[in-house]
Amino acid sequence: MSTHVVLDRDSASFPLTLWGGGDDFLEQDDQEERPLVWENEYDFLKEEVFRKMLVADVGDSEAAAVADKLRLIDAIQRLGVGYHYETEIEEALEKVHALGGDLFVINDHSDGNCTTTDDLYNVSLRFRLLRQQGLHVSSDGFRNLKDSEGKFKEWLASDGQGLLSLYEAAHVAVHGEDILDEALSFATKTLKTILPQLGPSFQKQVKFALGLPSWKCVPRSLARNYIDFYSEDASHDYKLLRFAKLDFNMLQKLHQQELRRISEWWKSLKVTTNFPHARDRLVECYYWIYAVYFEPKYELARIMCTKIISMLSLLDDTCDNFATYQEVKMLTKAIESFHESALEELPETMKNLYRIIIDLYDEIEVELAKTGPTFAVNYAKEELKKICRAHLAEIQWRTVDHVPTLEEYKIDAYATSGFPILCTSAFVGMGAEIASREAFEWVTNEPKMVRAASVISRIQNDIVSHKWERERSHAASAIECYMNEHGVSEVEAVKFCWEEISRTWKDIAEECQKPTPLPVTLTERVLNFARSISVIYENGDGYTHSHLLKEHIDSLLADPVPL
Ligand SMILES: CC(C)=CCC/C(C)=C/COP(=O)(O)OP(=O)(O)O
Repeated sequence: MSTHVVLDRDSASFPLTLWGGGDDFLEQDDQEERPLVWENEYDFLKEEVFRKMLVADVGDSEAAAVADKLRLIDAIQRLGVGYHYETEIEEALEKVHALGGDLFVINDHSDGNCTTTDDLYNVSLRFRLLRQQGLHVSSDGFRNLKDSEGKFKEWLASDGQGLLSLYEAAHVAVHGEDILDEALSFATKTLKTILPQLGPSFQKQVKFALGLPSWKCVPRSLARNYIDFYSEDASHDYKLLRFAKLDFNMLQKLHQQELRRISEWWKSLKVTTNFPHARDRLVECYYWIYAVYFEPKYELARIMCTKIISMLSLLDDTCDNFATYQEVKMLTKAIESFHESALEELPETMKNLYRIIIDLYDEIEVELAKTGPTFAVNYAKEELKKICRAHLAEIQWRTVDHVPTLEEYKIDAYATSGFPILCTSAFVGMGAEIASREAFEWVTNEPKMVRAASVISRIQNDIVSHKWERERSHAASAIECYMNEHGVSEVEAVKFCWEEISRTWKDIAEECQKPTPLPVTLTERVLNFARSISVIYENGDGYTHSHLLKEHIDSLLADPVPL
């Protein structure tokens, strides 16, 4: 049986879905009860053990106690259970912040008196946890890592755990922190050099971090991997590990149920018959949105947003690979009206898509009306109009073979990346109490953070897919723009584009510093969209060539963590 769909029009031949449109999840038994024994153990660990440990006072000058608390918070966050203790973690980190940085300094071990290697680890951990929390913290202390000649001190290479902690911290840099840029390249290079000498478990952890640093990784992906690393660490806290595993598996059941509900909707669209030119990627779309919010309280938001992203994927493939300019123009006109009557005037090829769009936004409006105001849906519709206009403009460039400069391209990328509509859509189901009108005004008016996430998305997508897309008629990519503008080779352009991505991540880190433009619950969605790109496009275009993501998605959504 062929694994690709082949079409008549000038279109791509996309690999078929690996999931039977979510059928794999439909087949699973959703009647299974949560075993009572789990529930009792789980509640005990959650309330009696970890909440108490988090709120326990650390005293005001005990460096060891503070370091222990930071390690506990780090483990809780990385294991994916931090969402239970947001307030406690925030308060604990504020207390550590108030103590100032004096408790932690990087001692100079160059005299060979290296009795402890914890300093680098703790200083870097403190820096990262406070910075990730949006609390202001200076990176100046890292200058002590250099000798009088400006070189990183030699003893650092013998401290693998410290180097990994430094590497993770340096990823949360903001603009102007040269010391962190240098520390990052030093730590990356040194970790790669010492990799063969590391024990097997730590080696796996370092390899993972070199591909996906914690700050840039999807929270659930980080949690699933960290559960394995943590269990192999001889000094792990057995109860915390047990709690994290139970929590992961309980959430996984909830996620599977959601996916089954959305799969019913997807099946009703008859994608393979009605959109043979499009990618059939429901499970990958669900993963994308689960990367943005996994917490149980966002169930409705996840369902709505998954439906929107799946529809956008059909729209993208219809505009990029199938429809003529005239057809896209007619569809855009119909969407500008957002009225059922516009259906009649559309060509057959566009009718199915328009029907899905109208029904979907109606469904969302009805759903929102059950619990509150429905203004959010109007913002989401406006963003859909904008992306349709952007698709139309993109087809025009394609026909004239226009190659803009990279800066011009970055401006256009804002609309074509799909991130403005996705970030707006992510707010829709969160409820008016969290996502107010003010929040929608922010997200729909090109804020710096959404702009940065869009640039990261556009450029990383281009780096991994430009060759494949060039084989068919596709608009110029960031790589071609840079090559054309500077007369450089593809290798140089790709290198520059990766550097551009690192620089843009600093915009995101800056926007995450307090006071944030909106409550963190909302800005975190934008951050997570940027993180989703690091995973989906890590080793290629994992969305289009979804076999690249299959194992990863299986480990999160299909296979429970062995207890
Ligand atoms: C971010 C969004 C909207 C996700 C929905 C799915 C999608 C369109 C992915 C990017 O596809 P692509 O690689 O074909 O993108 P492009 O056509 O922009 O190159």
